[in-house]
Amino acid sequence: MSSPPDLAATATGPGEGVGAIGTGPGREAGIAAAGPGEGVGATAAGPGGGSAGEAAVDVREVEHVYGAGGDAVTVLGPISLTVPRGSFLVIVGASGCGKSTLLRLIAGFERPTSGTVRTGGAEPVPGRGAGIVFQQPRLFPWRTVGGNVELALRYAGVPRTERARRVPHLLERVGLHDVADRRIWQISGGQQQRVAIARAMAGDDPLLLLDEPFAALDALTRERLQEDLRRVSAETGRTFVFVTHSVEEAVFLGTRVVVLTRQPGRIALDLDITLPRTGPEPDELRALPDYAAFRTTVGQAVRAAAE
Ligand SMILES: Nc1ncnc2c1ncn2[C@@H]1O[C@H](COP(=O)(O)OP(=O)(O)OP(=O)(O)O)[C@@H](O)[C@H]1O
Repeated sequence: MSSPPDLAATATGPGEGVGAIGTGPGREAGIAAAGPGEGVGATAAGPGGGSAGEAAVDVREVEHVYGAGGDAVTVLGPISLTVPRGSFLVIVGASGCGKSTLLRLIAGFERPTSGTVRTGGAEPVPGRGAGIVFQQPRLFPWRTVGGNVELALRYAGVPRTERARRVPHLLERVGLHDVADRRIWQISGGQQQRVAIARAMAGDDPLLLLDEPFAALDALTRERLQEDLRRVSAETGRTFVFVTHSVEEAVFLGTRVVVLTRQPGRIALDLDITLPRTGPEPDELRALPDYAAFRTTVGQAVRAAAE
């Protein structure tokens, strides 16, 4: 049985960070976990992944300032956070608290004003070692669904014959095998986001960074993608860092939830979500008393942190 949420919670002061998918009967095909040697589900470190002993992500005493001189605003930190491999970390907080900034620092798109960020033991390099999914899927509209996934494999250095083998597998896993030949503009928003997830998982990147990937989707599609992503993450062993506004989404997906305070974003709550990763069906999971308790704990922290 999982620990009661009040025992699992670790509130931290400023700068004190602590340290699939098969589908069931009658459901639409979802995101599926990778089989061996299929390029998805790698646990070994890829480029930028570092040695096996290194944390997937290590954020040390990071502060980030936008602007200069009189216009300088500290939007984040000080913040410290160590993310072990295989974790599913969800970062939650009010709009503008610095969630996306933290994710961009981890992706290497920005350098921290002070402090250090390491992924797999090394300074992050954009486009290397981490797959990234944004709120709006960034796809090539003139290419087909399959063509988009194939291109991600090509960027990852996968040879042509191997790409041809892997694309159908990847599409099958995200439930898109029947629309492989359609152009991006011929599929729905939810399907486009599935393509983006397939692209992010196409390489062997040990780290996946997702910035509110389901925010623009309708409630039903969002729930379905959450369920699929949860199963994938439980089976791949990769590390996920996921940004959201949604308390429900955070508790459902995360093995750990970090709540950030209002600007500058600091850690208000760092909570291990000790719910089972496999076993219960999504509805059974949501009905667990601990699930409701975690949701209450995180919800209260988000509201308090936003004040
Ligand atoms: N490139 C930039 N230059 C200046 N200010 C920026 C820049 N990017 C973000 N900011 C500011 O930094 C703060 C944090 O932004 P960030 O996007 O990280 O927050 P967030 O928590 O992800 O917000 P939301 O939930 O609304 O997406 C905000 O006040 C934002 O206006």
